[in-house]
Amino acid sequence: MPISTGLWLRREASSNEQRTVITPADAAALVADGFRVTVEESAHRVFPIDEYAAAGCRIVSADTWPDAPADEIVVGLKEPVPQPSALTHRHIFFGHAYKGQTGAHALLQRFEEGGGSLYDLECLTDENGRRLVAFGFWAGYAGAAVAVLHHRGQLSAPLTAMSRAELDDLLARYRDDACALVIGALGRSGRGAVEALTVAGVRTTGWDLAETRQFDKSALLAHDLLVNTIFAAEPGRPFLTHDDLGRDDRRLSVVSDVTCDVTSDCNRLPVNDKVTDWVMPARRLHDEPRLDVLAIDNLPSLLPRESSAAFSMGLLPLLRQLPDDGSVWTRSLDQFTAARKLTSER
Ligand SMILES: NC(=O)c1ccc[n+]([C@@H]2O[C@H](COP(=O)([O-])OP(=O)(O)OC[C@H]3O[C@@H](n4cnc5c(N)ncnc54)[C@H](O)[C@@H]3O)[C@@H](O)[C@H]2O)c1
Repeated sequence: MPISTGLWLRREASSNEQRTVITPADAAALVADGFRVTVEESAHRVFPIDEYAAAGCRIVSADTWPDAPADEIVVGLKEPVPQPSALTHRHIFFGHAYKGQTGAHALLQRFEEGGGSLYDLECLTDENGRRLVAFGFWAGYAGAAVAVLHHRGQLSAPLTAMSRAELDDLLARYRDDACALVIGALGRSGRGAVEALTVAGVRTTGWDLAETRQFDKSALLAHDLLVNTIFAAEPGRPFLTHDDLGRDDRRLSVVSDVTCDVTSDCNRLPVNDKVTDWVMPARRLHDEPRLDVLAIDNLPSLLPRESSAAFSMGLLPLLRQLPDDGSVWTRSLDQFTAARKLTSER
């Protein structure tokens, strides 16, 4: 039994972030397994602190993780608050620091300064490199839902976080004869998108690699809604081009780009190069015929309870393998070590 492993679930730095990566139910399972689980108070986490206390977790004040015992593993969703700058512990969170992203160097410097290490959640993969835990399903669900609501003129901005029941209620309130195309339909986000469209009563076609290999642009343009949920590792043929915007045979009027590769070479929707947000979820790309795009890059936050529960459920069996057993956590740590080496050589 891993009695010596301590997990310290910290408060998220952003007050807009209600999600967490360990739910009270999964914390209880870890406690039952013999883990020490410490949880920081948080004014905005979707799960009340009392539920963690009832699960057998030790409750501490927000942002006290810098004082945690040196062998605690500090767990969060995104980068910790900026102070203290030096990160001394082993941390688990999404660092977004290995592909030259904005802020990547600064984050790696924090580890360099403190001698700590990062088990990046994005790098928890099986031996074939397949990601083991991700927020995709609820990203697709929310991305398709906002597209439907926008198409029906029922989307209120600014968007607010809600429960699935509340969102489903909005989706079920109104029916029309719209049809939708989901590209990437076999993936996590794609499956979520198809499910939301089903709840909304929207006729849906699903395309994945087989269908886009024999790409039929006219078929794509004959749908009212397009939900892009592909994972693109390399550039490829665009699904929509600027020439398509002015076509008067285009039925397509709303695009929800869940993939959101808007500034990357891999962007298959080069008609759009900007994300949208909760304040202005949709952006007009063309007037006659109308085409609006939604490209929200934090979709799972719209459904914080469901997305946290799904993520935590996926993470639980991996946390149970801690302390590092030489597989999934080691693979993640190897990527950190390689990235840090590059930083220190610069
Ligand atoms: N906007 C957000 O808030 C948000 C949140 C989570 C994930 N995402 C993004 O959503 C994307 C999908 O994530 P996922 O977890 O669903 O990935 P995934 O790997 O589970 O699924 C991707 C699917 O796309 C398909 N695909 C890849 N290239 C294709 C092509 N050219 N044509 C047709 N299908 C293709 C794959 O076969 C697969 O079925 C990622 O880019 C991810 O970063 C966005």
